Amino acid sequence: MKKLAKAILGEMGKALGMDNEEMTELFDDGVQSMRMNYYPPCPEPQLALGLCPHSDGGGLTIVYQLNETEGLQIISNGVYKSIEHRVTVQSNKERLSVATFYVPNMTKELGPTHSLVAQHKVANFRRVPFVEYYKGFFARKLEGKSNLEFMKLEVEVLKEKVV
Ligand SMILES: O=C(O)CCC(=O)C(=O)O
Ligand SMILES: [Fe+2]
Repeated sequence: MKKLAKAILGEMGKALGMDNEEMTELFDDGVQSMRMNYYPPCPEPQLALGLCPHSDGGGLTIVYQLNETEGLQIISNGVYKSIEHRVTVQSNKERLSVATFYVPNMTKELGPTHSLVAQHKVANFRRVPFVEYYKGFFARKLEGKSNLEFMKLEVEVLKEKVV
């Protein structure tokens, strides 16, 4: 799985037009973690949620499908968008899922990559040590995209208001 994640991230970096090794360097000695989710059947599913709305904090999450994550939105200077998602429950069936998260090397910084800032002529997100970013991510629990909002710089906020 780790090999697959690195290959996918490498291709995403190429598609973004990032410099050759920028993406792979970030994820060398990165962190791989896993969450096993169990959602029991619920007699009144319309009143409950399996997992509240959130977007994942790392670089790439592989569940049964691929989704984009906050880390990658920042690294790509806003080109890739982090998907906010939630899980509902069903009245007659349980659900079990395994989410695997790929997170960059914790000794590095999180911010838009230099080659993309040069291309876009603007940095849309702050640059902070990964450790600080993760402290903020977990302190805010799963609250939509609140941590990403904190990372956004004024230009990106204005752009979203215009769209
Ligand atoms: O259970 C799922 O399908 C998704 C789980 C999820 O979003 C997560 O663990 O971050
Ligand atoms: Fe998630």
